[in-house]
Amino acid sequence: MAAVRGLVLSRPVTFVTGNAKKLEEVRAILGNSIPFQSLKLELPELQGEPEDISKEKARMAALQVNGPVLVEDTCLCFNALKGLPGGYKFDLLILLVHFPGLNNLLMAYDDKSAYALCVFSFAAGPDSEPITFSGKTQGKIVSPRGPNDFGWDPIFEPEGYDQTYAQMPKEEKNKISHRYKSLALVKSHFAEAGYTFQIENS
Ligand SMILES: O=c1[nH]c(=O)c2ncn([C@@H]3O[C@H](COP(=O)(O)OP(=O)(O)OP(=O)(O)O)[C@@H](O)[C@H]3O)c2[nH]1
Ligand SMILES: [Mg+2]
Repeated sequence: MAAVRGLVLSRPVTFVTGNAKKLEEVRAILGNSIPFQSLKLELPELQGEPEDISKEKARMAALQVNGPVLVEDTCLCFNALKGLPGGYKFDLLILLVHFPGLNNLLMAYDDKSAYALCVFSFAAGPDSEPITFSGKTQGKIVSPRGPNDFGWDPIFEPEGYDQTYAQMPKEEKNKISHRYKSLALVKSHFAEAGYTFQIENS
């Protein structure tokens, strides 16, 4: 969808998420590049293709906020399982992190490769079609290493690194992550579209 150059957004952008760890990373990655406020909303946990989930989240969020929103949907996709669990967020991921023995499930496959996928969606308002931005980081599934405070970070080792996401310093993860790559596209889009914001003092 072509962006309207210089479009004035009726309200500041709201990043809608119920996940505090995501918010922390988004703040660190965006810095002051896109002014936004955050809102914790528990949106329904949809299943399906990541882009469709992300767009639908944006539609629901824009309706509730009644203004411009950013949302994201993130998943881990195993190549040996043809991209599953992906947007089909089985509890399998949680089990893998908390019960390391279950990693043997993947032992049946030689291919331990996987990718982390983050799909941001921006909707300018409740009547606008959301635009999606996908960022992907390749890696492999390993036995859990590192702190256990963010989802599947302990079992994902990005390509070219010998640490899992969980073991890496945050600044390092935020330079190579699926989230970083997706947000780089969001930033380019905002820069090209020339959106201007009405910034609230809070
Ligand atoms: O190890 C991780 N590293 C990450 O970088 C990452 N980003 C998200 N997740 C986890 O993936 C699941 C689905 O995520 P999700 O996109 O539906 O998010 P969510 O429901 O937690 O929040 P939101 O939908 O309100 O934004 C949730 O269990 C998230 O904790 C991550 N795990
Ligand atoms: Mg969710």
